[in-house]
Amino acid sequence: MSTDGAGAAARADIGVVGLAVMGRNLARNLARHGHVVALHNRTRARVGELVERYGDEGEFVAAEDAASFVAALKRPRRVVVMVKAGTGTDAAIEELLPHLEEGDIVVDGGNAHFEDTRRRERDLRERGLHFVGTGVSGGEEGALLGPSIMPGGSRESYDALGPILESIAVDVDGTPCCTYVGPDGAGHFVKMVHNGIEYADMQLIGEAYDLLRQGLGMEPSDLAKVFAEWNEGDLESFLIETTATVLAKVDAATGSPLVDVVVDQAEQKGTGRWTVQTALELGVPVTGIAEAVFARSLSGAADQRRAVRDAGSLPGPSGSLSPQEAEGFVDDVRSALYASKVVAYAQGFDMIAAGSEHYGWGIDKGAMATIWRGGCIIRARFLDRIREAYDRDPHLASLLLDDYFAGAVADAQDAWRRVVVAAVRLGVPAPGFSSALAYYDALRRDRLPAALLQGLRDFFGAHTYARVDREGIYHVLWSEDGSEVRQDAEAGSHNPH
Ligand SMILES: NC(=O)C1=CN([C@@H]2O[C@H](COP(=O)(O)OP(=O)(O)OC[C@H]3O[C@@H](n4cnc5c(N)ncnc54)[C@H](OP(=O)(O)O)[C@@H]3O)[C@@H](O)[C@H]2O)C=CC1
Ligand SMILES: O=C(CO)[C@H](O)[C@H](O)COP(=O)(O)O
Repeated sequence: MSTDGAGAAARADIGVVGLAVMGRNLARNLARHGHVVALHNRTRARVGELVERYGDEGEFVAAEDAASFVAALKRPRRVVVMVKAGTGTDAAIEELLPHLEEGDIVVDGGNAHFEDTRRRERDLRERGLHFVGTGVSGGEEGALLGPSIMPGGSRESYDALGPILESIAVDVDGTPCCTYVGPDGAGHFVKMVHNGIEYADMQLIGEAYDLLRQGLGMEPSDLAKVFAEWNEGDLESFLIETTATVLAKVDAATGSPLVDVVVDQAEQKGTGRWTVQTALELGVPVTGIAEAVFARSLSGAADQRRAVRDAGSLPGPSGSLSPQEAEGFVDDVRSALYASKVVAYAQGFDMIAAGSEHYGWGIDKGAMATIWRGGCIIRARFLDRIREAYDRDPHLASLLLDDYFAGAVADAQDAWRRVVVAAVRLGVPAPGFSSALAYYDALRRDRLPAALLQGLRDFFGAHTYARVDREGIYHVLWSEDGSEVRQDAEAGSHNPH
């Protein structure tokens, strides 16, 4: 059912601005859950189309313009903006502002950069409005049937908004995949890291596929069966299930596997890159996400790749798997995928911890694992394990230290090493598998070659170093007599060495 917004009483529970795939389906999801939904879109035809096609799914108020849209909403007004992130979001908010009043709540469900969200939250707070930067994951289908929702902003706004959002989020074991994340940019930060993990996960899946295809000569239809089988075990997840579906797909026009007719250049809208840029600022090694972003960039460097292929001057190895290696290779690759995935998630959760600490957000990592169990692209059986790990110890220094994950990686490590060696011998690029293993090995080492780097830095730039055996900051007089001098505030109380 629908009514025209012009002159209508303020009876809508919530409004949605932006009715492309995501906004339209969120609006329908809200209406299907009994909320009266006001509708607005820059191009008005989208409002009419929605009401015409889906008007019988619930109660919609089709607004003529921003003024009648806002007037149709109950106080405090709750408006979900679901438009093209960036300038689209700013334009949509600007249009609404003259009509909103103190206490009203603007929700941005787009993939905004969390620094933009911090700015918008500050600006709207100064006007007496609440701004809720909200991660929404699950794509078109999730928006309709139940996404994972990651709202930031003030606690007060969550009290007014949370019940509605929780009603449309997917439910896993009686718990909605929606919870308050933290102030200002916290929700969009967590969504950004979610997308970064999504990149890492997909890269690892791509490497597993490539290794099995190149190493064993398996066809996509056989590989689809392998992924479907893996989806019955610890790797069970939306992305593994989807991999089986995509690999099984045959192109109607050519009769070839679809994966063989798709151009091998991965695109990216920006959230993975933002994750890596932010990780660099925070000093968190998210190597799996970084490798995934760079692997997409390399795939997209079409001219360069063509030039190298045409030149034919970069030789590869001639090795192949021995019959003995080939025999256990599928299982080895599964183990390597699982261990590398543990590392990628551990790094992602480290990044959430670092962002939370830096911005003072107080994000509950176990709660994030809980709301990622359903609805979102990285939903997986595995996330139950992560939630359990943080239940056991909310301050876990690394997921890799949890007994379950430590055991899982220890069980996988021999296979993991065999797969990385095989990738090198076969000449199959596996930056995700090998960087995850390098991270694991670096993390467990007593001493790292960073000590040598410090020595080099001190030599060429007098950058100083700390010692393992006593307090203080030191420098060697390399170009003088080679003696060591203490350089910190306490230097006066000690003799130079
Ligand atoms: N697609 C997906 O799977 C996912 C998308 N998201 C995020 O959700 C948001 C919506 O995504 P999606 O539905 O794909 O749509 P798009 O990102 O393609 O955005 C289209 C919508 O934005 C509106 N819009 C664009 N520019 C402006 C402007 N200057 N002023 C007002 N409105 C504007 C369009 O209005 P008009 O009709 O007039 O052109 C239309 O409603 C994005 O921020 C996206 O990043 C989040 C999770 C998953
Ligand atoms: O937000 C999402 C899911 O939660 C989208 O899947 C994501 O935007 C896809 O990103 P990209 O186009 O960069 O692969």
